[in-house]
Amino acid sequence: MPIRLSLGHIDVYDDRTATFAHQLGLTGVQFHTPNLLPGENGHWSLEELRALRERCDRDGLRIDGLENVPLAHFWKVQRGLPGRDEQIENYFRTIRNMAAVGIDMLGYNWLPTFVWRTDMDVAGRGGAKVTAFDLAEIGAGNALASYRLSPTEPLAEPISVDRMWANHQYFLDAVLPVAEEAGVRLALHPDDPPVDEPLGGAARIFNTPAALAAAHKQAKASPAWGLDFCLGSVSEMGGEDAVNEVIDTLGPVGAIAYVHFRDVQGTVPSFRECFLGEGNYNPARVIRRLHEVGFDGFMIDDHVPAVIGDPDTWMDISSDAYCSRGRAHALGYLQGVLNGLGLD
Ligand SMILES: O=C(O)[C@@H](O)[C@@H](O)[C@H](O)[C@H](O)CO
Repeated sequence: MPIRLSLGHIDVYDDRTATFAHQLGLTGVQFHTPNLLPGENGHWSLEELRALRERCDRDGLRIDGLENVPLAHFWKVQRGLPGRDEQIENYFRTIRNMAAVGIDMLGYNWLPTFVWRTDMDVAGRGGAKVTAFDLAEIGAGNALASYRLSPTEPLAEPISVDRMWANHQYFLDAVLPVAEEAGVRLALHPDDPPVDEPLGGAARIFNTPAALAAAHKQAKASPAWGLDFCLGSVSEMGGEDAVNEVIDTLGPVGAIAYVHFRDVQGTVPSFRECFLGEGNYNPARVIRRLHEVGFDGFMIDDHVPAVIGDPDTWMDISSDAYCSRGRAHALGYLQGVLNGLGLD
């Protein structure tokens, strides 16, 4: 199957979202801790997953994947706290229930204090609204602190680099056998931002291409593990060179599960999000390189700039804000590049 585009990072799915996908010529969707999966019992139930699958079937849309179980399902696992084994048992249930309804991709992140930005309202090209991060400004806290996936409780104690690695190994050793048996693939999202400094007390470990390769080693090359290849987060590490290093390292071994296609201008410690084509890497060169290493999965839009008339960037999770001009631009840009490369 050739590289395909999917409408991604969907928080709120409704008729508007489904219509937006069809009007953009997309046949697949990817969800991001979606409204239709509340997961009230510590895992995603068979009933709610089946209802989501049946809703998308009715809408004529394929579910390419889910990303990020609710934080309430996962925070003890990330932090290595007592009670993580119960959460891991619930994660088994989520995996098995996903498999039962034919959903085979589950993205996850290893960010106990989630994604950080220092400004959610920066003027990008032509005054478009974008977000930014500057390490020098973290003293004011996370500008994303009120975002629904950001933790409300501060860490009880700092989490060191060694403990973050050990917690990840513990998680993989427990869940990969279950994921392999179920035929579900877990996909790690790189740290965003990929800084060396702890943010909110938690060390950041998946912050270089070498660290992502080390995660693959921790997974013992399991077919049930892959990289949620966020090009934006890797671009934040080191621009196109970092992107190419990840492609050349994990692509040939089939460890790139899917792609978040966004970009930034600048690299840590200071960057801002931007439109595709004006960032650190050349999207056409990156897609060609992904194809050349055999990547044949799906790619999603991710965060996008808010252009004139768009309600907001990714802080507003309504379908009205999600189905934006900025998102249509990103997807149309990628459709054009895929067509030009003869990959559509
Ligand atoms: O690049 C990013 O930070 C995004 O894709 C996140 O919004 C998303 O929640 C990721 O899964 C990180 O958790």
